[in-house]
Amino acid sequence: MSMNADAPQTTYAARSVRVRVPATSANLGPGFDTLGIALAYGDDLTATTRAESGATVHVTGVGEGEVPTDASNLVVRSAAYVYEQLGRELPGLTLEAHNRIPHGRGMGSSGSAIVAGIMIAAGLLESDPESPLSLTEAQLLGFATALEGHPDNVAPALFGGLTIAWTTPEGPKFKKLMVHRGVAPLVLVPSFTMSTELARSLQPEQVPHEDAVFNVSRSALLIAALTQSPELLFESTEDRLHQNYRGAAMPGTRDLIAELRERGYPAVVSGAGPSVLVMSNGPQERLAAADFVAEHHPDWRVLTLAVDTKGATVEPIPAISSRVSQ
Ligand SMILES: Nc1ncnc2c1ncn2[C@@H]1O[C@H](COP(=O)(O)OP(=O)(O)O)[C@@H](O)[C@H]1O
Ligand SMILES: N[C@@H](CCOP(=O)(O)O)C(=O)O
Repeated sequence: MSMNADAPQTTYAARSVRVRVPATSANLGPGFDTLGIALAYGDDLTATTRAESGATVHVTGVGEGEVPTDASNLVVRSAAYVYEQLGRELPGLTLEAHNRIPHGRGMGSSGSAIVAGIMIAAGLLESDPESPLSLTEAQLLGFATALEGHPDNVAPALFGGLTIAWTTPEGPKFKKLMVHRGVAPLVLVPSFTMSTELARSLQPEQVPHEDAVFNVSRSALLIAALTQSPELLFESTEDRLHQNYRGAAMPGTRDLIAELRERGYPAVVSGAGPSVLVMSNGPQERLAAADFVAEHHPDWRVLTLAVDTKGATVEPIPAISSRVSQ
């Protein structure tokens, strides 16, 4: 770019933040729209302010050549939403996104992208030289849930661990719990996708009362299984609220879950699918499930993952100041 020697020059002090956001698995069987865990597998982003308005996104990894690279990108839109809600204007941004979370697979990619944008906004607001502002946990969860539409992915993406999330007239709330170290997650990822919006359209408006009671008992039991008694994982991961209604749209997922459960592995649909989550009772059970899938379903990617306990993080990093024409 050539500089006009006659134009008055000023120094633009750029600010940069680095954000890490984990993938998530929501529902966990019976806990539809309520339970979720964060997984130690995620996206890394760096956002740098610039004098020019708008946004440019450089994506490497998942979504490269697919997701928008301008201000319509979900991460940028989410950051802009926070600023707008606070009556401020998002500065111009250059974003580097290194993505690992698969899209449209039930590992919470859209929730994590939203959380990434919100954390970028939170980091930039905190370091605002004129009017610094710290966002509360309630604000972070409120903004993220408003954008995602349900709180069960964004709560663990923000705060890590196992989260119970619920909505109230005052906004969404959450409780974070630490997962028992005997719980060993395995995520099985197919090559086909399922949009969460489509999966949600398959849910009935009403469910039989006995199915509601069934899920209340299993989800209460699941909290005990995940925090104290992993031997209860198989029984506590049964569900009648969502998986059956969506099964016909993902027959590969439905069939793999049936095969795994017949063999005693606590398999469920991860989020809205089509990935499968196995919350194994210990590493040996997880290894056996992984070997079974590798041998009989080699087209499914096998991810042996730990639970992420931290959730999304944001940290300021040094940025290079540039000279701009006025
Ligand atoms: N890192 C990202 N950057 C931009 N857009 C994203 C990102 N992650 C997800 N998305 C958008 O969200 C869509 C997937 O959302 P969704 O159907 O809810 O599936 P998932 O189960 O992966 O959350 C992608 O097709 C893409 O449009
Ligand atoms: N409770 C939601 C969870 C969607 O999770 P995702 O990872 O598929 O986005 C639902 O089941 O619709």
